[in-house]
Amino acid sequence: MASTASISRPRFRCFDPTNSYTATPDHPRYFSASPPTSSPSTVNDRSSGSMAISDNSEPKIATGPGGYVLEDVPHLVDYIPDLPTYPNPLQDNPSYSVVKQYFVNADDTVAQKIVVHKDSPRGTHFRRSGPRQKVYFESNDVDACIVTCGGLCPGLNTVIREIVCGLYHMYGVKRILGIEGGYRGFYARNTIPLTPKVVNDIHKRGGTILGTSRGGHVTSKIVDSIQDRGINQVYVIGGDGTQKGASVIFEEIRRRGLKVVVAGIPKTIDNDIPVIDRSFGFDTAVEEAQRAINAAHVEAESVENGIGFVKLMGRYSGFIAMYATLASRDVDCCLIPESPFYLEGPGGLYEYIERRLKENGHLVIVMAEGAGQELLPESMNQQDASGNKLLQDVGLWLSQNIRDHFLKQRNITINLKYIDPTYMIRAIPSNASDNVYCTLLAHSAIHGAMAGYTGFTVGPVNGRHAYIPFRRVTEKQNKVVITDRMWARLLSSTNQPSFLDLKKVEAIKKEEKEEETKAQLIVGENHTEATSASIPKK
Ligand SMILES: Nc1ncnc2c1ncn2[C@@H]1O[C@H](COP(=O)(O)OP(=O)(O)O)[C@@H](O)[C@H]1O
Ligand SMILES: O=P(O)(O)OC[C@H]1O[C@](O)(COP(=O)(O)O)[C@@H](O)[C@@H]1O
Ligand SMILES: [Mg+2]
Repeated sequence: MASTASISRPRFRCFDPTNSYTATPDHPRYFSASPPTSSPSTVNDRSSGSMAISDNSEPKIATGPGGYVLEDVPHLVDYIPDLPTYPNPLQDNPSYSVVKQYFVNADDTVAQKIVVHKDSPRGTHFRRSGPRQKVYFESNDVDACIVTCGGLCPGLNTVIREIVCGLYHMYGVKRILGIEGGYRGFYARNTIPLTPKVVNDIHKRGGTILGTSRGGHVTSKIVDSIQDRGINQVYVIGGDGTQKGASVIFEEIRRRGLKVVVAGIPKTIDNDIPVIDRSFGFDTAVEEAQRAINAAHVEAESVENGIGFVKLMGRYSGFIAMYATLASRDVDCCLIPESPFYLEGPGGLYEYIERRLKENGHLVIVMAEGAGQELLPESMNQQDASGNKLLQDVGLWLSQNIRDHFLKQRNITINLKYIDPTYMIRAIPSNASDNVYCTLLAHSAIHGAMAGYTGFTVGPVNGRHAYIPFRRVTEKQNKVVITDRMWARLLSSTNQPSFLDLKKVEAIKKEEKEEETKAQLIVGENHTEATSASIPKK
């Protein structure tokens, strides 16, 4: 591994477009830049007077000394040069002006990996989120809109509330529209004017006051609607599918050269969005799942050979099941999509159930909805309107198979209670911790949008909020790593078999290693070597 000293010093500059004022009193709401040329994506260099035009979806990656990599997010000035800027109104806001250093330091970036070795490269970083000294929108010139897409998740209303109140109270933005019913609402539904009064109490309700949907993403119609309505800030709240949709909208906006920012707020109860620490609503879901697990445990221990079986959400990722299991301590077996299992024979699920019933008289099983899909006799091969694979109810199937196995093959009468609380968990309001988290997400998105950043998702990375390019949150899913310590903790807490032989574990580890190397190579290929020794400014 190369030490810092042995690395030849890369020259480094990543233009900070939010660093100096160029305010002009009157400017058109829309700047129509000429359609992007085919010049390669470059780093802005204001000192030399040249203005970069970034033409395409090339990642904005810059490198610095010691293996430092910044995966930056797009900015309006990447494709609309010479935009005027304004002092951030927050500097006169009584609530915020007393803060010692309210505006984030121009050099701040957030490290993706915080466990490092003394010789390891500094690795990937993202721009730290937060208010900038100058902004690219005048308050009375902002027309914002908010849309919620995909499945429900606790906290959606809180994020909506906090965007509206944040824009209103921090930046004096008064025109905010709610888009009804997800992406298709841009062209097929009415809009709802949102004010702090309208949203005042909504965080106490589950769901989304705007409504949501799957499918219905017609990019050109959405961007036409944005243009026709004079919207210049688009706040998109949704999961991986939604962020992919937001990315396409951003690209079309950039292609048309519009002064419109697109900010994503990641939503998914499954916690399957990569890079960020966790998604909002996840904490609430884990907490609510405790009630179902508790009920399953009470039912199971009250009868002879009682089995409490709880199905939880988690289409591709078993985070809710894993954390709910770890938190509860009443669970004997947790089944997730990432960890294949089998039913019959030595080391199989049936054998384990029988052993636990003999030892303890009862047991509790928690299963993520995406687990064991491969065991089902035939797959549905159907998709929802967004293209997500529709799952069969594996919980129902497995509980029936467990009953049949013990009755018919083992001649043991079991008493199994199947509990499916999935939609009940998803539909509740967010808990206190998620509420605070939602506020931070909303504020980060607002600060980024006002500062002219676009094409980004917000979220905490190792505890510090950052602006993350869409690409990074849509390229893969966050999954439970079954060779990590957390899954080992779970196995040790439930005492369940791992269902894996050593060969399989080695194969999984190899796959993970290859993926990591591939990711490093991609960063290597795309990086822009910059041109001075300064750290990027905000
Ligand atoms: N690859 C994609 N490109 C454009 N839009 C997409 C894409 N994938 C999903 N969408 C849109 O995003 C919205 C939400 O996606 P969905 O997968 O249902 O939920 P989530 O965002 O929670 O993952 C839908 O309107 C869907 O049409
Ligand atoms: O809302 P639907 O269409 O019934 O879909 C249910 C799915 O939505 C989820 O709750 C969340 O998925 P998204 O985050 O992709 O919306 C999954 O856990 C679940 O499989
Ligand atoms: Mg999704």
